[in-house]
Amino acid sequence: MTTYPMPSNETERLNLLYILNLLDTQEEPVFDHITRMVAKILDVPIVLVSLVDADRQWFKSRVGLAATETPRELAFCAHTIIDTTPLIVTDTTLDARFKDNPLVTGDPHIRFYAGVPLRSSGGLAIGTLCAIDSKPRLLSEDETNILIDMAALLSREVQLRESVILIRNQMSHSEQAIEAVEARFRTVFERAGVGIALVAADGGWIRVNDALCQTLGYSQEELIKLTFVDITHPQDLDSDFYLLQQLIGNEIDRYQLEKRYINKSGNIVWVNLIVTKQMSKQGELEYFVLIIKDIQARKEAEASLADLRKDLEERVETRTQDLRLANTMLSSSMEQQLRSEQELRKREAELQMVIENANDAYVCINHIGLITDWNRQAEQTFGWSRQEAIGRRLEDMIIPAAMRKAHREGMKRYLNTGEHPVLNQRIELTAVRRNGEMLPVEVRVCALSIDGKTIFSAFLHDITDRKRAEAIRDHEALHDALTGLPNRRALFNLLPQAEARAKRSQVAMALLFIDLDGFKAINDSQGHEAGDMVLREVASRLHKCIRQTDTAVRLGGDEFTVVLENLVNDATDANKVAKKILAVIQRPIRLGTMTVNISASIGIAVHYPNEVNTADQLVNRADAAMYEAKRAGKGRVFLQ
Ligand SMILES: Nc1nc2c(ncn2[C@@H]2O[C@H](COP(=O)(O)OP(=O)(O)OP(=O)(O)O)[C@@H](O)[C@H]2O)c(=O)[nH]1
Repeated sequence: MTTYPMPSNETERLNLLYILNLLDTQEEPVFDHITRMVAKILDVPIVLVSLVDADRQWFKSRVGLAATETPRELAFCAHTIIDTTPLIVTDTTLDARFKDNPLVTGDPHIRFYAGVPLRSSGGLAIGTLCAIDSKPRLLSEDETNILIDMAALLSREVQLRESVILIRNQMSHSEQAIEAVEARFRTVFERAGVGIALVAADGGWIRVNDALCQTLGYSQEELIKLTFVDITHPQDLDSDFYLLQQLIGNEIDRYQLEKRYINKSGNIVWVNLIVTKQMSKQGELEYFVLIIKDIQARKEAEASLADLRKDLEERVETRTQDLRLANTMLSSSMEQQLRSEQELRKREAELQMVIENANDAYVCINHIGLITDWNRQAEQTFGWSRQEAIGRRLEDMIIPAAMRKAHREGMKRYLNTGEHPVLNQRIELTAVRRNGEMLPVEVRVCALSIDGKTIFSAFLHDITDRKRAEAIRDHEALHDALTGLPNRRALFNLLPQAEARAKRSQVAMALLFIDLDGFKAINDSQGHEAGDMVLREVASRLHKCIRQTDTAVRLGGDEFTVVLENLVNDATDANKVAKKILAVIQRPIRLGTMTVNISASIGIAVHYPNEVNTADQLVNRADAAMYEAKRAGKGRVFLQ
């Protein structure tokens, strides 16, 4: 099989061939005219315009050949389109490429071939103009040039068609682009969510979209018949016209305003209007482009918002007045509070001053017993400075060790039950100073609940002096100032107790009634002072000669009693003691440089365990016995 060379630009070449749309088309005079002329001028039987397709060569014009196409592998022209110069084969039988070609060996018995490529404006060889003869021949230079010129004419025809096709394609592209733009515009125009309208210079609607119709309630046909003036709210016309004039006068490129249209139902529709203008190439106004956005909902929302705001403002105003009133009241109450606080602070200061300068120690403790306040007097009373005391446990500071447990339990009980017997009372307790010295204190304790926490505040008064005075008073009340012996009152206190002891022990007791003999004479002769000394000496001797369980008492004047207890031998013992006392009294008494003698009359009243004697009865009985001793001559003992 004969092969043929493949052009390097085959794909491009074939594309162009197909675009030219020459294959399998009718005969055309422009091609046939050339082939006929070439046949005549070169005097060859066959002239062809061959178009080299992918697998064939097809003859657009042919002279002297019946076939319309041949396979490409048989085509001489398949070789011609490779070269830039014409292919001239003088004798095919001598050319190795073609001598076995069936078109050489068989019909039409090609012996001579001369072909020139037909080229596009871009230089692509789509086919050839070729002259063929069945006998070998030489082609002169003139003949070759004629063939080249004719091929050039055909090439120009091809290039012309190529240009036409190119232009047509471009036009087609432009039209498609325009259509696409138009389609896009239509889509935007028709499907836009906002109203779009083209308005003529005279105000009439040229074109309106559905969105605008929907906003205004008109159909397109109805709206087109109106002008924008017809549907604009009268109050908004002036501003619209004013801006429109500026736009027309090229003072502005576009304008925007919020205005009202009247819709088909006669209702107001608020819109946001943007107006631009479309100018012709000659600079004349063609039409206006309106973008109309329905803002009715927004306006209604704004209106209701404004109503809401107004309502809110009214409420705020009312509330403000209320608040102002409340504020005035608050201010006055704050002033009152301030005054109260100032008063309170003043009171606090006063209180602090009073506490600080109080004669009593002031001590405050919290719910866990730690000291929180400690005044100056507390410092003096207990010996701990305020700085040392604050924050320490009260029990470690002033409570004697023996009482600490009771103190803790008392606090605990109060915190659990709210009760404590010592609270809000004046009680006397023993406290301890820093130096360990005990002291009696009168305490007043209060419990307060502050912010849910209990505090205990206490005033403690050092009652050492008072206690001492009381002790003296008590002592004086029951003792004779001159002799220091218990007095009549003490005797009357003592006797029932002694009787009770006697009863309990079932051992008798006795009361000795002692009246000095001759005392008045000492008093009178030596003076009252000397009498006092005698009385003191007698008291001393009485005290010394009785047992600890016995009691010597001065009743008054020169009268004494002695209470004798535990008299195992009853009257015998009493008598014995009485005599002993008498003997002791009768001993000489030294008074400075001199000595005096004195005696006594003693009456005894024995009280037996099961007897019932009042103190008076017992004293009277002893007195009576003493009287008997006096009567019997003094200086003796009489047992009743
Ligand atoms: N010095 C002194 N004399 C007192 C005191 N109290 C009483 N007298 C006096 O004691 C005397 C008691 O009087 P009498 O009991 O009659 O004196 P008396 O000489 O002992 O007489 P008889 O009892 O009858 O023996 C009176 O003179 C009182 O004035 C006192 O406290 N001191």
